Amino acid sequence: MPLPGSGEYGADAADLSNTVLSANRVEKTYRNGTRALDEVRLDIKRGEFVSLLGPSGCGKSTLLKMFAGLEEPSHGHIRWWGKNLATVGTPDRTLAMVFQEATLMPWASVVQNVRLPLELKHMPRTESDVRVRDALKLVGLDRFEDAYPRELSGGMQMRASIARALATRPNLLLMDEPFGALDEFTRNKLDADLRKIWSQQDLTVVFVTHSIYEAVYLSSRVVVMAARPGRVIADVPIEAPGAGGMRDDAFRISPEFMGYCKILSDYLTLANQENQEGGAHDAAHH
Ligand SMILES: Nc1ncnc2c1ncn2[C@@H]1O[C@H](COP(=O)(O)OP(=O)(O)OP(=O)(O)O)[C@@H](O)[C@H]1O
Repeated sequence: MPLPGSGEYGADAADLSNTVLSANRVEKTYRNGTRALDEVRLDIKRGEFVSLLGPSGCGKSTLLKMFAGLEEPSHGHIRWWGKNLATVGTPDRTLAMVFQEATLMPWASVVQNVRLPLELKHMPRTESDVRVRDALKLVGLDRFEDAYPRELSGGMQMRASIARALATRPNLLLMDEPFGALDEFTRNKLDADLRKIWSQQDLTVVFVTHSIYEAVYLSSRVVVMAARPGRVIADVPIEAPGAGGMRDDAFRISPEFMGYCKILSDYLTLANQENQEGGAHDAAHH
């Protein structure tokens, strides 16, 4: 019997108006010949929280960079709100990216760091002040406006990095393993806060992670990828708890949570097996 989520996924022509991101048969081969992605089809709808989960090297970051417009597909195409990225730069359709490193300017205070993208857009100071204050409040850093990055813990630096992204009021937030370097307790706390922020805003999130637990806790859907070449092998909606249900600490130890972890763990085992077989296959060719 197929695992849940192993059926059809990809373009759903009837629902394009609601599609924030769509990857249609996207391939990526880097200049050194590495085939990072093969025929990826993926649609992401408005308001979804989608995690990309998969073994190292399966192309999660490559796909996210293409979603951010930082890399071009070698074949196929990506659409943002049904269009090319160059034509969607309207104020109500914006995207922001958060990386694994907080990438804060060390010589600037928290408030100056968070204000930077707005200054680059030449936003009037009265408006940027409101946005910066709102963003810092959302991430719980409103009492640390004047602190410098070196005075903040790793978790707080990441909060500042998220605030910098949120200050642009993005519709689409792309996050590349933002909490991977944090201890588990801090990571769980940031996951909970991120989920709350997402649930309160009109925000679509694509989140790269290695962690099954993090993916299940955060997501409305988890896309599992395999390597050599990178591709989507499963697309699993996380429907528990039911509509409006809270994902609190109790959810983390619930039978539903464990059930989803088991499904994703089985897919990852499959992805890793294919990875090893692919490796053996590659080796046989050398
Ligand atoms: N700029 C590049 N030039 C050549 N090869 C690259 C480049 N960036 C990534 N790759 C290769 O493409 C493949 C996919 O890499 P990518 O970083 O997207 O995977 P990932 O799933 O995000 O991995 P990880 O979980 O380890 O971050 C890997 O084999 C990687 O070595």
